[in-house]
Amino acid sequence: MKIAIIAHDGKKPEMVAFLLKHKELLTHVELFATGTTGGHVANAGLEVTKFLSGPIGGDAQIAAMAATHDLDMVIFFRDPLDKHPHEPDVQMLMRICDVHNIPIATNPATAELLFKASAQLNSL
Ligand SMILES: O=C(CO)COP(=O)(O)O
Repeated sequence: MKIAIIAHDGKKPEMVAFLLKHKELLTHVELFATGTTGGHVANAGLEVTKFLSGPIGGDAQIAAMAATHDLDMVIFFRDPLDKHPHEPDVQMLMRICDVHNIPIATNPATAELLFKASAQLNSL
C-alpha cells in the first residue's frame, strides 16, 4: 500500500505523532511525503520517499501519483489557521483525489478512522 503524507508547518508534530502511534501498521506501507514533512518523518526514524517541498511543487508531485492511481491514500494535515502561498496546489491535490476517488484525510480524527478501517480490511 502506498500512502502520501503531507503536513503544513503547524501540523508537522501531529503528523509525526500520528505515524509513530501507528508504526506497527506501517510495516507494509510505502510512505511518500512532501519535502519538509518527509524530513521530520525521517528524523523520527521512519522510512519515507521525499518529494519536493510543498510550496515548490511537492503537492503537485503527489497529485500526479493520485492521478495515475499510483497511490492508495493521502493523509494531509492542513493548517486552516495559516496562509499558504501555494493554496492553488493544495486545492488541486484535493480535487485530483476526488476525481480519482483516492481516500484523503485532512485531520487526525479522519486519518485515524481511515487507518482503522484499512487495518480491518487487512490492506494496511
Ligand atoms: O506545504 C505543504 C503542503 O501544502 C507541505 O510541504 P512541506 O512538507 O515541504 O512543508
